[in-house]
Amino acid sequence: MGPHATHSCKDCLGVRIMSGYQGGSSSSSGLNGAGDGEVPFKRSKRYRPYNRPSTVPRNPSLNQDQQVMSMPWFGMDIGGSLAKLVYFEPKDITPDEANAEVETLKNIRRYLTKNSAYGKTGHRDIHLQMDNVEVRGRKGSLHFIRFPTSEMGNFLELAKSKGMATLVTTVCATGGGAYKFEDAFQREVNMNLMKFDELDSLIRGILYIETNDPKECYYFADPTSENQCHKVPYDLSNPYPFLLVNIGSGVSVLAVHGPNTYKRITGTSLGGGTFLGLCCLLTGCNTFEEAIELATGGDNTRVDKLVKDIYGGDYEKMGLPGDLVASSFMGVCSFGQMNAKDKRANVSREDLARATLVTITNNIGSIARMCASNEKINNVVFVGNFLRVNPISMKLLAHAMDYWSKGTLKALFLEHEGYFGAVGCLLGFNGFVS
Ligand SMILES: Nc1ncnc2c1ncn2[C@@H]1O[C@H](COP(=O)(O)OP(=O)(O)OP(=O)(O)O)[C@@H](O)[C@H]1O
Ligand SMILES: CC(C)(CO)[C@@H](O)C(=O)NCCC(=O)O
Repeated sequence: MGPHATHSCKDCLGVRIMSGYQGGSSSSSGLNGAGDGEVPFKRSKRYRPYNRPSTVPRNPSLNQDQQVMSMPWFGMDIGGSLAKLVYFEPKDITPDEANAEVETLKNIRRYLTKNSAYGKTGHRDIHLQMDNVEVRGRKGSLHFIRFPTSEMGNFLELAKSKGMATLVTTVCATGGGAYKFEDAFQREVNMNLMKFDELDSLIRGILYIETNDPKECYYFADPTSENQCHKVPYDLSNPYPFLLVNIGSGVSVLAVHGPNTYKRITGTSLGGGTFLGLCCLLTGCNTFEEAIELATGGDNTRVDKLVKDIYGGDYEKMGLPGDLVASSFMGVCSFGQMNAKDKRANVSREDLARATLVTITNNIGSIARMCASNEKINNVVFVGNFLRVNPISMKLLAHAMDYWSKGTLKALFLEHEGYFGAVGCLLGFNGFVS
């Protein structure tokens, strides 16, 4: 397979976008991608050892494998709402490599690692940066960058202006955008996308980050108590089986039994995209951050119909407390008070934002609980950018899992929330090509 060919080997589990700059270095330590501290994923049938990655640009004298497998290392997950870019910055560059590296590459590295904002809408999540990690035998730092997928045109412009088109030939990609934007990448920046499955990448990324950071996973103790609620680290080193609930634009629910063994049980179209869309419609807000801020100051019980609004108290026979939002778990009527004109007149934007957030979150919690119960799995790991800056939903999910399972189910959360697909993508390409 040439560097310009599209890779979509179904045996090669892992990548959502990883970039291989065409390397000009002849340095070849003969490092084998297998066993470099990576999660052991299934391999394709044909094995080709990959070179020690270089940080130097295109050299037409290199063979195809050398070109595809060299530095720099990006993992990119292009989702329905957000594009996530993970950049591995090697910190163990040898003097030879440093000498051979062209200015363009040095500039790109400097640009990515010295800034925290890119254009108007790109952000680097500095607090998530991981230092001194090993990726395919190299030591370095992982940087986490995101921008709205709707800004892809501007991202490609920026990449072009930084000289990417002269350096990169193959970028490994995951997420729906890897398909949708494939032609644009080729046309605008001369990049070919090496496409990998998004759910394979998600799991690979989770396992890698969890292994590298003992504080990655946590749960909420006393989730309903304003004063007592606190995060507690959770050891996920023996994770199986676990239910994985990925809350992106839409929601996927997976039962994971091993690094290569999982099934997508179900999904729901009522996810983070629904929350943001509805919230913008109902409140006139424009960003996710604004929507969460509004929800923080709101009260959903002024919008929803509670069990006590229907029963005048608890529905004792069925064990439903009066304060329960009837619609939230029983599917009765979210926004149940909003048919009344006088009630509508008295709700604030904040209340509407809160009600939207609670409705979407509880629906996801309810689906997760049913899936966990059907699959007989107790640990439920919630990920996805819907949980970004969103403690309301995390605490609600924590409480819902605990309450409705009578303490059997545990809701777990991960610090890198929405970046696992991009990380799995970066790790996925390990020198095995079809
Ligand atoms: N800055 C932001 N801009 C837009 N949405 C955000 C932002 N921060 C968090 N979100 C939330 O995260 C959701 C997207 O999450 P994520 O990036 O995990 O999914 P995605 O990959 O875009 O979607 P999918 O996997 O369904 O294609 C949005 O729908 C929104 O609810
Ligand atoms: C389509 C994907 C997988 C894209 O990431 C995601 O948005 C999703 O799982 N949506 C829910 C689709 C469903 O209703 O099952």
